[in-house]
Formats: sequence, C-alpha cells, structure tokens
Amino acid sequence: MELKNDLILRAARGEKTERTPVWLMRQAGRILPEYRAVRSSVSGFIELAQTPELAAEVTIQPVDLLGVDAAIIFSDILVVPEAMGLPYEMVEKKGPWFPETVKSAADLKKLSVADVESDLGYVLEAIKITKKELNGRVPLIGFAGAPWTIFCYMIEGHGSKTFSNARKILYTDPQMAQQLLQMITDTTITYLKAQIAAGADMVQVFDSWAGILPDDHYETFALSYIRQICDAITEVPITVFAKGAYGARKAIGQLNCNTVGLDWNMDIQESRQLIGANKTLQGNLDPAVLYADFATVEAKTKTMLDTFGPDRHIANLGHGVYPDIDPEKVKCFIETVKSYSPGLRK
Ligand SMILES: Cc1c2[nH]c(c1CCC(=O)O)Cc1[nH]c(c(CCC(=O)O)c1C)Cc1[nH]c(c(CCC(=O)O)c1C)Cc1[nH]c(c(C)c1CCC(=O)O)C2
Repeated sequence: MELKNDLILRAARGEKTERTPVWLMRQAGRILPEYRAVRSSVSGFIELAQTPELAAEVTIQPVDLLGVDAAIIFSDILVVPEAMGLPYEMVEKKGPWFPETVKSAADLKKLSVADVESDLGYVLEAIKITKKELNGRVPLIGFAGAPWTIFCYMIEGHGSKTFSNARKILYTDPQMAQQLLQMITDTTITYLKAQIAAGADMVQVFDSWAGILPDDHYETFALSYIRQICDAITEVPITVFAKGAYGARKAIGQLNCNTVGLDWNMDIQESRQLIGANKTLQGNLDPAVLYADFATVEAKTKTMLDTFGPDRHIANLGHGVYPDIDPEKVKCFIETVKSYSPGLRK
C-alpha cells in the first residue's frame, strides 16, 4: 500500500523533505489517558501486548491523538528473552521481573534461538492489523532491544543502575557472554526480518544500557552484535539508538545503518562530526523539557531544529517520553517541529 506520509522514510534515506519528520520514543502507552483506558480493560501490560487487536489500537492512538509522523508497534524489548525461554513479568510501578535468570553456561542449555513465527506470532499479527488499520497514513516502526541491553535483563533479572551482575560476567566468563549474545543476535535478526515481512516500514534497535560499558567492552560485547544486525537488515531503513555511547559514536557512524539516535547529552554538532555526513540523526530534546511551560518547549524545540539543520534529521526526544508528561506539551513539541521546520529550508 502506498504511504500518504513517508517523510520519515525519506529522511532516513537522506532524501530532502518538505519539513522535519517527528515522533517520540515510547509514544505508545504511558502518557495517554486513552491508553490507560484500554490497559485497564485487561489484566496488565503482557496481556495487552499479546492481544493483537488491542496492541494495534494503542499503536495507532498517538497517530490520531498527537499527530506523529510514524507509529511504533506496541510491544516490549523483553519479548525476545521470553521467546528464547526466559519469561518475564511486569510488576506494577516496578517494571520487568524475570523469575529465572541466566547464572552460568549450564543455563544456556535451557535457552534456544527463538522460533519467531510461533513464539512471537502475536507481535507479527499486531503489525499486520496495525498496517491494515493505518491504511497508509504513516509508516510503522518495528523494533528490538540491542543484544547487550537484552543480555543485561537476562542476567540481572530486573532493572538496575549498574547492571553489575551483567558486567561481572564480561570479566568472569566472557565466553558464556559471547555465546548468549550470539543467541540473542540470531533471534533478533530473524525477529526483525519477520516484523518487516509482516509490514514494518523501518526498524529501530534500542541499546538503552550502552552507556554503562567502557569503550573496549562496548565494541566487543555490544557493537559487534549490532553490526551483525545492521549488516543483515537490508530490506528497510534501520536506526541504532545507543544511549550514552559517547565513545562509540565514530564507530556507530561506520555501521550499515541509516539513522543514529542521539540522547540529550550528546552534543549535536560534535555528534555530526563524529558520525559523519551520510547518516540521518534522530533526537534529541531533553525529555524533561516537556515539564516546562509551552513557551519554553517551543523555544527549546526551535533551538534543537536550528542546530540539526533541515537535512538528515528526524525530530524526537533524547530518550523515551516520561510517563507523567502532559500530552498537551507533547503536542506542542510536535506542532513546533511541523510549523517551524519548513522555514529552515531556504
Ligand atoms: C529498556 C526498555 C524496555 N522496553 C523498551 C526499552 C527500550 C527503550 C527505553 O530505553 O526506554 C522499549 C519499549 N517498551 C514499550 C514500547 C512500546 C512502544 C512505545 O511506547 O514506544 C517500547 C519501544 C512498551 C512498554 N514497556 C513497559 C510499559 C509499561 C508497562 C505497563 O503499562 O504496565 C510499556 C507501555 C514496561 C517496561 N519495559 C522495560 C522497562 C524498563 C519497563 C518498566 C518501566 C517503563 O514503563 O518504561 C524495558
């Protein structure tokens, strides 16, 4: 089906666009009362994510209610460990919890590279329904966690400031780490390809815990696997968002990806220098700016747009939108991008 709005795809490919496209990481769920209404009709996040009709509904809500230029499929990065044999729970107000974790090489025997069609069929079905219901209005983004970030949760079993158990393994049993990272990578490649076959128009890899690794470990235990993913995904544009990976920006610029996500601490001009001219950059407004008054949101958004310039930019926040942000502030951010960015193209 022909897309009526393909701004984000054209920007990702480095083509000129009439204005800068805009969407928000974690736009599906969290901030919208309409999401919470759907969410309260089921037992919890996991049931919602596993019910394709409802997942499609909340995927489309931000397109209708906020006016973003792309939808992102409602799911989670943690569906991958589950499909590999390590199920998760979502504990209210606390986040993900894995009853079992990977402790030693022996535990790897209980895991396998996922059979994506059967183990993650519900996500693929949600993508198909979403594509049909979007009816070409905007592109649909598929996603997965980067192997290192998924590894963090499989070892640690829950969120952490340091993920010290996950980082410990890199020193005590690097071979086991490499084995598990490769299994995650193989699963992720098949999973992203299946999302694309089901209808995803572009894909993003979230390396949310990139910033906790020293540079040499980031190359060995994170980037080398992201590189495999980028080399394998040739069908649609791919975005790599490695939060906090300051020292890796030059290497990330060498990846076979179209777009690189910047967090809000990454200086835009310095990042452009390091990453190079032939990548599209995505980001990077401080998510906390959306707590400010409307005039400040507008001013900060304009400054960001001025600094990125008109070409090769997809406007976004520097990380996911915080749950307690007023949707009206999100709309202000989106509307500012839409009305201000055409003027940059003289
Ligand atoms: C690290 C990570 C996770 N999940 C994700 C990441 C990478 C991006 C990032 O760094 O924020 C990615 C994710 N999670 C979710 C999406 C869906 C689409 C979207 O909203 O953009 C996406 C893209 C839904 C979700 N994932 C989760 C919820 C809330 C659960 C609920 O509704 O009860 C949603 C809507 C739960 C989740 N899932 C995860 C955590 C730490 C938590 C708890 C805290 C939180 O809410 O963010 C793991």
